[in-house]
Amino acid sequence: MEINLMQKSWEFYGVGGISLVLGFILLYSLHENKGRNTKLEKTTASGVKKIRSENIVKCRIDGPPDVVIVGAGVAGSALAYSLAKDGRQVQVIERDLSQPDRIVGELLQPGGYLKLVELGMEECVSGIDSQQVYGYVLYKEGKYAKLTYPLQEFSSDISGRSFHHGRFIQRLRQKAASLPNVRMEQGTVMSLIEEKGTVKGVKYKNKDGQDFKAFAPLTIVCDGCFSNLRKNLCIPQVDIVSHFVGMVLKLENSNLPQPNHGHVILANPSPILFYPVSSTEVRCLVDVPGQKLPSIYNGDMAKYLKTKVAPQLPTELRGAFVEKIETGDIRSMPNRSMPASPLPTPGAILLGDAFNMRHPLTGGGMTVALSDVVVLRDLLRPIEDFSDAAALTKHLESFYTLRKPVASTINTLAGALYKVFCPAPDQASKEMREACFDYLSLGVMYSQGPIALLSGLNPRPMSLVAHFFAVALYGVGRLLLPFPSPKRLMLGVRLLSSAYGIIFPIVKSEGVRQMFFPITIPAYNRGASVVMKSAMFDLMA
Ligand SMILES: Cc1cc2nc3c(=O)[nH]c(=O)nc-3n(C[C@H](O)[C@H](O)[C@H](O)COP(=O)(O)OP(=O)(O)OC[C@H]3O[C@@H](n4cnc5c(N)ncnc54)[C@H](O)[C@@H]3O)c2cc1C
Repeated sequence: MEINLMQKSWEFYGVGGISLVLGFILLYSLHENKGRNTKLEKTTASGVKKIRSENIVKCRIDGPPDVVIVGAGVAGSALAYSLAKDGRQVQVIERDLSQPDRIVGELLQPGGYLKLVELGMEECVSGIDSQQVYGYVLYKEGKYAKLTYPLQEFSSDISGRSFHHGRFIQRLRQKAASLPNVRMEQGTVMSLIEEKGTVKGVKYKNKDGQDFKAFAPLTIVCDGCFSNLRKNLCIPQVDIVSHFVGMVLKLENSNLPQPNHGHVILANPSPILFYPVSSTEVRCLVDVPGQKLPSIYNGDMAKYLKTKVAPQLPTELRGAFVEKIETGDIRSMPNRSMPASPLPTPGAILLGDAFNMRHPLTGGGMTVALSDVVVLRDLLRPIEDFSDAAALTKHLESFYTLRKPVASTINTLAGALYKVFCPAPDQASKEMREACFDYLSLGVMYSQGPIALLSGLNPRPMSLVAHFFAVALYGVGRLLLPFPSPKRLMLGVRLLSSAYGIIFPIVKSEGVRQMFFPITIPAYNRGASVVMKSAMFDLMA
């Protein structure tokens, strides 16, 4: 009994002590984060100013396009609007202009919403019964931890937003098509037109199956996760990590255990997500690891969901979940990841999921896509015409490093968190998951730091790595206190090595130099000054 009490007090003070030391390290991060937030707020203000200023658009509404965009999803529509707003003549070719009905892209992180504001497109989340999201709640074996986005310094409209994907896409498309210099048409792009290694445009079939060609000095390919065109423009290394099995529950946002929050259940073998997609509906996504799914058609999936998944859900959600399984309205999507590995090609560039993908557990894909649109718009802004393809390719080299803070932070976090939440059967991996949940449950900077990274509000890879190893050290501390035994010491070493094994391959695929030492890359420095000038332009507009 006495030993038990001693152990408890050691656990409390010892682990608390370690946390305190880590806290000091992280305080630095938090301090910088604060500065970043303020900066973003200014960006927001400038974004709003920009759309109100009518006179910055000097557009040409006839003649050949400056840009052909393939795909009018998140990236393609946002890019079409922003380039046209800067006066370019834009032709968009989209395979299907009717409202998409998909289980993807339904929660936009606050960082993504800020990018939407920066592009002057924030009204696209209005009029679609979208719901404001203020953070996440993590559940594990009956306990829960609330992680609130650090939005204190922003105005009240800045938050995450969740919605029906199709409704949001239609709003983005309408916004782009509202500009007279955007020509949006339905057609399926079959291939790129290349002459002597330079892309000149695309071949496409219109909706009646007739063949057409579209030419422009710049072709931007945004044809999404199943891209057929990316093979010419990058080295695709697509990995299907798991599948999401999705259904929409008839459950009011206000009836969620924590209204206006995403819910992540740390179930076995992998996590389950819930978040509102309208005032009366909640999206549920069940992660099923591996390449193969139980069959939806022969009833194996329903059996799996009822017997393996439902018992692990909070009681408030279980009834609606089981009811939905009975209806058979269940869909699935592969969860792909693909590091950005461009093959810079004169006359063309890739964007969005066609270019780079990460596990959707953290809902970061749209934030990365919109952030990339902002970087590309800023880089293209000072270029009068795009006809010198070689010079343009050289100019756009910096895009691949300038996008890194946001993209690599979100990508790395998504990959690492998925591995931590979906542990291997060994004890060290299980300890890491426990440590992660308990670390996030500590609150204040221990939860605010990671949630700021996830939300896209603090895109700093160094802070991500600091938090990741802080979690691992916290896990080791718990193992060693109050009395380290050789067995526990060994487990601690395995935990550290497993943490390293999780994060290092992801960081390597993102590019260590681009992530942590961008300043050593000459193209980055050239591009950074262009982006800076663009921001000044926004501020003065
Ligand atoms: C299961 C799942 C859930 C997700 N949930 C979230 C989330 O909650 N939050 C988040 O931020 N991200 C999420 N994502 C990721 C997000 O959906 C993507 O990052 C985002 O949609 C990428 O936008 P995009 O414009 O590149 O592609 P898309 O939005 O997919 O757009 C591609 C467009 O190209 C068109 N197209 C394709 N081929 C052709 C062709 N040959 N010719 C003409 N047009 C063509 C398509 O019709 C489509 O309109 C999720 C992903 C998955 C798989």
